Formats: sequence, C-alpha cells, structure tokens
Amino acid sequence: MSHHRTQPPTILLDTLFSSDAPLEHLSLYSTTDDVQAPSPTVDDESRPWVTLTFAQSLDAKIAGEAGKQLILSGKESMLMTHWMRSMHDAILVGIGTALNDNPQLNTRLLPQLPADNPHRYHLPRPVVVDTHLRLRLDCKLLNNYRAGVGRRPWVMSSAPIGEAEGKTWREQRKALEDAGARVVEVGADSGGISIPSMLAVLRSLGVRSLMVEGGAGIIKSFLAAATADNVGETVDALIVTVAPTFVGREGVGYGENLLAAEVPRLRHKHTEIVGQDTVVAFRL
Ligand SMILES: NC(=O)C1=CN([C@@H]2O[C@H](COP(=O)(O)OP(=O)(O)OC[C@H]3O[C@@H](n4cnc5c(N)ncnc54)[C@H](O)[C@@H]3O)[C@@H](O)[C@H]2O)C=CC1
Ligand SMILES: Nc1nc(O)c(N)c(N[C@@H]2O[C@H](COP(=O)(O)O)[C@@H](O)[C@H]2O)n1
Repeated sequence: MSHHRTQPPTILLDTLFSSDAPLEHLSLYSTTDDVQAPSPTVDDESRPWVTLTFAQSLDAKIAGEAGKQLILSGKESMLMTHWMRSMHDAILVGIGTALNDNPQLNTRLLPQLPADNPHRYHLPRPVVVDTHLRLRLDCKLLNNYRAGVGRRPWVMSSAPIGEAEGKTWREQRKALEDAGARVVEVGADSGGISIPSMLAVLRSLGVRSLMVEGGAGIIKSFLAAATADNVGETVDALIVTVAPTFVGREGVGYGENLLAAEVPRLRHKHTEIVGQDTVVAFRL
C-alpha cells in the first residue's frame, strides 16, 4: 500500500484516534511552537493509553527456539510498526527482550522529511521492565542516548527487601544511572512488577500513551491484567501482525497456557493486508 510510505496507515489512525482528527498531525509535531506530539489518550488521566502490539507466526510464535529473535514482519508491516511507535509517548519491552534482542525502539524506518519542514516525527521514550536491574550498560538504548540519537531509557524496577539483594540492586541502580538510564521504582508482586501500579507511575511522569511490544512474559501479563480489570481499563488496543510462516513448537509463544477466563474480550476494528502480512486491530 503506497500511502504507508508517506503517512501513517489508516488502520492505525482508525484504531488509535477518532477518525475526524487531522491526518497530517498524527505522527508529526511542530518543533517551532512547542506543541506536544499528538498522542492517543484515555479520558481519565490515571494511566496512559495502552496499545499492546507484536508480530506472530501462523502458529502463534513470537520468537524462535531458545528465544532467537525472528524478523517475522515484512518490510511494509515493519514500517507500520515504526509509524505506530511515532504515535506513542513511550515504548515498553521486558528485560527478556532487552537482553535478547538489544533493540533500539526508534522510528528510523520512517521516510525522511524535507529539510524545510518545520515538523518532526515524535521519538518515543524507551521503557524497560527490569525487576533485578539486569539491563546491560552497553545496550543500544543507552549507547543511542549517550550518542544523542535516542531518548533517555527508563528502567521500571522494584527495590528488593533483603539486605544483600538490596545492596546489589542499589549498586546496579547507580551503574545504570551513571550510564544514562533513569531508574523508576514501582511496586511488585509475586508475578513481577505490578502492571496497574506501573501504568499509574508512568502517567504521573507525563506518559500519555504507551506501546507495549513484548516479549512473551510482558504480553501474558498485559493480557492477564486486561482480563482481570473491567474490560478497557488496562489495555485499549491490540494490534497483531500475522506473518505467513510457521515457526514450530520449539519457538516462543505467548498464549499456550492461557485459560479461557484469562483472555480479554476483543472488539474487532480492522483487518488489513500489509505487504504479505495480515494486521488485525482490536479495541478492548
Ligand atoms: N515478535 C515480536 O513482536 C516480539 C518478540 N519478542 C521476543 O520475545 C522474547 C522475550 O520474551 P521473554 O523472555 O518472555 O521476556 P520479556 O521481554 O517478556 O520480559 C520478561 C521479564 O520481565 C520481567 N518482569 C517484571 N515484571 C513483569 C511482569 N509483570 N510481567 C512479565 N514480566 C515481568 C521478568 O524478569 C520477566 O522475566 C524474545 O525472544 C524476543 O525476541 C519480543 C518483543 C516483540
Ligand atoms: N513488529 C515487529 N515485528 C517483528 O518481526 C519483530 N521481531 C518485532 N520485534 C520488536 O522490535 C524490537 C526490535 O526493535 P529495533 O528494530 O531494534 O528498533 C524487538 O526487540 C521487539 O520488541 N516487532
């Protein structure tokens, strides 16, 4: 679809914004008059708008054997993902993904704007959920930030209770902060960092919209949180890219063990063929 190359795909505009919003502003913001980047929002300001999104194979795998990173999206749907990134204030991944994929989480695939265009694409804030502060000091997120081509990564973590673990955690925190990260403390429970608490903290820090990319553990947690709440109070949109390939049972899935009572009700918005992939968009 040629329009995907120069402006955000309709499937994103319709799923994330009301259809009467002006197209040209939905991925761009003005740097000249200090206007904030456009963003989907929820009415009450207690949490950000949350879009859960990932790419999967026909057999619902998101990675290969032992977590091997797979490029499942074709170039057209990958471009769509970068448009989606430009429409959110922040992008979240779990520490499993940060360690495994060493992602950049930026919008580098978007078409270059003419030099005299006063607008810019929004560069989202990278957020890593990392209970034990295992993020590498030389990861691309920190390297990009130090090189001035990425925003400061935020690391969502929770201080451990025990003295020995607490000391290691504080040392790790200092090392990460010295390397450029901001460590943000949030509450945790037996399942790891509490999703509702983390969302409330992110909103209090100014994040109006959050794109959640994965991996498997994070997807399961957000699906579970969305099911436990009254529908629509944790996750607002689900956008899944389905690639025309099988991975096999050795791959990493996200849904095998979910009980029927643990999957949220979905409201289908759109299905669109993007290149060779099928993109399915829902509101919750
Ligand atoms: N195809 C796609 O679109 C994507 C695929 N991936 C793949 O996913 C794989 C990584 O998945 P995982 O190992 O499951 O790691 P993950 O990225 O989901 O991180 C999970 C880790 O985050 C921490 N955590 C803290 N609180 C948590 C909570 N409430 N819920 C869940 N985790 C919490 C725990 O340490 C947990 O082990 C990689 O192989 C990566 O390539 C990742 C993102 C997108
Ligand atoms: N949309 C999409 N399609 C795939 O096939 C993928 N493997 C992913 N992965 C996500 O993108 C991150 C890599 O981002 P950068 O290219 O480094 O900016 C990866 O960590 C996953 O979150 N996504």
